[in-house]
Amino acid sequence: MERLAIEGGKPLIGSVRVHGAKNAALPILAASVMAKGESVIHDVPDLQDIRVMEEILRSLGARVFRRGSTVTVDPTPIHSTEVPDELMRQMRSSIFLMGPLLSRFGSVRVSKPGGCTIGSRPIDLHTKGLTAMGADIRESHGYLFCQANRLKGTSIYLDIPSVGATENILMAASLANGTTMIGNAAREPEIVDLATYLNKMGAKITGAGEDTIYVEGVAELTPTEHTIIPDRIVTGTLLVAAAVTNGNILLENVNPSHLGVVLTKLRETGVEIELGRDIMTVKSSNPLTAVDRIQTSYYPGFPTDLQAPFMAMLTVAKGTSIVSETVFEERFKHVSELRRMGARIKVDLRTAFIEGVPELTAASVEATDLRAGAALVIAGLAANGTTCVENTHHIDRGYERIEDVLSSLGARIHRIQD
Ligand SMILES: CC(=O)N[C@H]1[C@@H](OP(=O)(O)OP(=O)(O)OC[C@H]2O[C@@H](n3ccc(=O)[nH]c3=O)[C@H](O)[C@@H]2O)O[C@H](CO)[C@@H](O)[C@@H]1O
Ligand SMILES: C=C(OP(=O)(O)O)C(=O)O
Repeated sequence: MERLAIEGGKPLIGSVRVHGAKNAALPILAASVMAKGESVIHDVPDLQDIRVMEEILRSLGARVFRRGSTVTVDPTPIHSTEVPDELMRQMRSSIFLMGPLLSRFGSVRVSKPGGCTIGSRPIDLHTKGLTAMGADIRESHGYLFCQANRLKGTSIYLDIPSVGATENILMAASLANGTTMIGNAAREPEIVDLATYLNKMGAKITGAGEDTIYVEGVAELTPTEHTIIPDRIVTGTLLVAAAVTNGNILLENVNPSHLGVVLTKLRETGVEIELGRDIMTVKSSNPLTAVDRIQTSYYPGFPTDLQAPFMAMLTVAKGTSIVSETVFEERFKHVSELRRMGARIKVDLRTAFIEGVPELTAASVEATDLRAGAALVIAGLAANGTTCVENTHHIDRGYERIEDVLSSLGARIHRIQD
């Protein structure tokens, strides 16, 4: 087991480059199986989830190499379309293999994906979409067996604009016979990045980033080269970390247009933010002010993945902030841990009322999921004393060497291995 020890109270100062987006790299790596030959993908973060995806691809027979942040995938030798159960269980994104393998090879066996325990997270929209395209999907002994001669384009309306379902259908539809229309599609920047990658491979996708996407199926895709977009959630986490420590940092490799509402809410706390084309600075020199209301939603709404980090910051903002979580049913697990550090938070169903305190006090706390872990690191940076965040493996799923990044900005943080 590993934990992070954080001595709070040091302002973050300096500059740092934000790594590529986990949530774009994962579906893109899965999509690479759809074209024979070498695909070269740049700025792939070295994260636990990415290592699991690489392992899945190797287990199927693909050749996968990493040099620095560039990953090369050659799926030509793939000999299996059965994703090993122990790898399926390690992360939610293992489900991204379903659409690509089914459309390219005509069959796939997956099991229920694992991942952060932040809600029930069914996959009914993924399976409904593929079934509508002609897939035969049967469940037996915990496995989903999917088969299709060639998927057929059709009109699919998603009850919820699910990111993962949109991506799975997008990938599957790229090699289907005919045109697929995805209505009420997710509009996240990671969807656009996946569509850009697929189009570079020869897919015919229009409308990605809007709520209706059209995919004209093609017979074959060809390998390509692509650079992953910057991670907007890591960007937001670092902005909040700088704000809560009265810091002054410059972030490189960012896309300000992906962070609209996040920047608006951050400015409401009183911090100064300046934006360039692919850089931004954040400076905070006064006590933070509470925000009226944050309500998580689908993009371009406030991202649920930044709800916990923002809440950590608001625990020391003057006044009472209100934060509602509408996307996942169980995404307040950080609240009890923040309370151990002196935070005053009341929860009523899916809304939290955060009454700012002048100071947090260090404690031993447990990361229950990825972003809850990030929130506790942020609280630790602000707290008086040395905070220990247990279960670091959750944080490593989404933040590349978080202790090195924060140390380079002046934080006193180190990893302890038992
Ligand atoms: C790898 C990746 O990109 N992960 C992101 C993705 O997760 P993920 O793709 O799993 O999230 P979804 O957008 O699918 O989930 C949104 C909501 O839809 C529900 N749902 C989803 C699918 C389905 O078949 N049935 C169903 O009911 C979920 O339980 C949830 O309540 O989007 C989430 C919402 O922005 C982010 O928090 C995750 O970081
Ligand atoms: C919930 C997240 O990821 P995943 O969907 O991979 O569990 C996340 O990135 O915050």
